[in-house]
Amino acid sequence: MEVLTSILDQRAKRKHSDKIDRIIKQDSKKLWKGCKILLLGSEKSGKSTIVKQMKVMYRNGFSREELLGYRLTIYRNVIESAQAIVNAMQRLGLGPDPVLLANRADADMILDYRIDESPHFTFSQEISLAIHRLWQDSIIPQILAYSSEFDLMDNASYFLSEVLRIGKPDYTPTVADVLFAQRRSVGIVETQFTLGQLSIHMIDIGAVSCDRRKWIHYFEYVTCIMFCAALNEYDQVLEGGQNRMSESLVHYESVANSRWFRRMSVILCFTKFDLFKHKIPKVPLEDYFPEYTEGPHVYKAARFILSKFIEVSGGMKVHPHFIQASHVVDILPIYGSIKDAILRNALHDAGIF
Ligand SMILES: Nc1nc2c(ncn2[C@@H]2O[C@H](COP(=O)(O)OP(=O)(O)OP(=O)(O)O)[C@@H](O)[C@H]2O)c(=O)[nH]1
Ligand SMILES: [Mg+2]
Repeated sequence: MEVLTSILDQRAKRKHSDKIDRIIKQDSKKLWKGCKILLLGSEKSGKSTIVKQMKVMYRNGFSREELLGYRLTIYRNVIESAQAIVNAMQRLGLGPDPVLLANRADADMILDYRIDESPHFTFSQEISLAIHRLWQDSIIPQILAYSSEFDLMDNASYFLSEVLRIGKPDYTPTVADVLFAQRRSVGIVETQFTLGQLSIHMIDIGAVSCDRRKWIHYFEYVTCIMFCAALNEYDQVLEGGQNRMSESLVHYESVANSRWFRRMSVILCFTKFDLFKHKIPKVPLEDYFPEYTEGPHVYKAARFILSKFIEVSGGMKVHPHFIQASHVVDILPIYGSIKDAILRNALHDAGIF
């Protein structure tokens, strides 16, 4: 009798334990299922580029129609970059090469060129050749040395070097062209994708960020913030004359100390690391942040900038990443940060943290 009771007892215990295991499994599935990430950061800091990368890596990339949808943006990027260079040449009184009269005619053609907004618009052969010749002018390296003093888009060199390919009548943008393209986001863009076991819902607040009422409800049930800051903007100024990086720090501080994000995790993406690496040896960081005293060392300079952000992070748990957002890279470290953020939230909800 005793033996039978013990067997029944053991069965009941196993049943109970199996039930607990099932509940834990279901709960952990729920825990890993949904993750909402809010993308914040200043203008042109790379938010949309990160979304594009996720699309390339986890959502079957871009269809031919979607690639063609970037053609007008890329034409605009090319012509605006060429016009910015010609304007800078004239303002700085530097060229184009006076011996090459053809370059003067090219400069005039570039300044007068207008893009027709029709979806069938393509560059004329004359304009792509004119831009190509301008880009070969011996004065260009001197002009680029002043690029922080005029409004030249970050990836102008990429597009100007590729102008003959872009100028072909049957041009279809490549994925690299799309990642380098600059188009200001308007409105809120939501992207969903699956990363490992996680279903991720990424929300790019874009250029509406000044009107909080429109996006404040997105804070509900947010798992973590992804804040983008462009590393190479330490020597750039906004229209009002403020240093772009100092403004980015002010923006970050207001996010980090907002009651909405208290105790939340932030994935701090320092973008444009590729451009920063080239800039640091040429443009001293100490000219803009005199507290920095360690010279032209890329990693020391990057760590200094990180420390400025950490100083104003309030109670947030910060996961920093230095990346080139425009290059399809292995984003596993960011994936690790997202998982950590989910775990922290779960521990916090359980009252453990
Ligand atoms: N070289 C380089 N270019 C980058 C990087 N990250 C972003 N860019 C470029 O910077 C420009 C602006 O990037 P976006 O992703 O559009 O910036 P955003 O934050 O969405 O800008 P808004 O929509 O205006 O708020 C684009 O031309 C990108 O290709 C990077 O890490 N390296
Ligand atoms: Mg954007």
